[in-house]
Amino acid sequence: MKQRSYLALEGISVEFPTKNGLFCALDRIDLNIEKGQFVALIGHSGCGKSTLLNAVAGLTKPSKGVIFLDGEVVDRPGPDRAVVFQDHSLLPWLTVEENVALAVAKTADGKSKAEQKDWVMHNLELVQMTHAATKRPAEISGGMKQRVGIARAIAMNPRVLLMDEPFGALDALTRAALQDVVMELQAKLNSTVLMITHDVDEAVLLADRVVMMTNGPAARIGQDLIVDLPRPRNRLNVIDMPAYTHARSEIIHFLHERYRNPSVAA
Ligand SMILES: Nc1ncnc2c1ncn2[C@@H]1O[C@H](COP(=O)(O)OP(=O)(O)OP(=O)(O)O)[C@@H](O)[C@H]1O
Repeated sequence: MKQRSYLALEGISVEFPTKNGLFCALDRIDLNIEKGQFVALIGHSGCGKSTLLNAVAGLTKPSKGVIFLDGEVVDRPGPDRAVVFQDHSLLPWLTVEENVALAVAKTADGKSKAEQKDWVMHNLELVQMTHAATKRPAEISGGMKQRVGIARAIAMNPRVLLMDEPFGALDALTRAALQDVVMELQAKLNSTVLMITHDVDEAVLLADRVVMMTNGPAARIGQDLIVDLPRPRNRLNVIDMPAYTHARSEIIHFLHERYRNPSVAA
């Protein structure tokens, strides 16, 4: 019998009904991700990255194909797939601690109240946010909100962490700090991650594999690139490594030569 990967997308197509008939966003996508792997998904705007991530999250139902996670069919949202969105989506009336506690309560698994509180604080500590535990989202910066969003996601102990352009709205320095946080977390927790990004350097720095999508409609995987860089990675050390420049150049050629941005006139 075929051994399935930890996260396996088999022949995933997504069609949306529109007033002009069915719109095919994704066409028979096969993608296999191993446990502990960090995969970045890159492609031009509108190619179908979020549609693919939402299918794994169970938020969008594929028209064809099956998704398996740890041998189980994915057909609805669940706490085993935590999502971090670009917009942090914290509840504004709750404090930082309460926002994380809400997610922890949903996945408590018989933990006592005291154990749950310890777990919340432990996860806030992983993203260096314990100092702001009693603040509300409006009282902290965009980067801090994203840290809390990440803490909330990992506190659910998900099988896979899904990130949809998590740092897209942040300035370059805050973004770099958050990338370091994510790298440290992944080293500690050995998380399986699928992350959408538009940033070529971010993809190469963070990912074990960069999956490049063709332009839609009917997008497919155009190239699947292994990033052969040692871990732990430090942006200053990897930037001149041949594996870094090779991966970067492959992605740039893919995006700007093989599959140019369809919305930019030639
Ligand atoms: N509910 C829907 N109904 C109809 N079409 C949709 C729906 N959701 C997405 N689409 C279309 O599917 C295609 C893929 O959209 P998607 O949001 O997945 O792209 P994306 O690569 O994530 O884009 P971006 O990088 O801009 O976020 C687009 O053409 C979009 O207009």
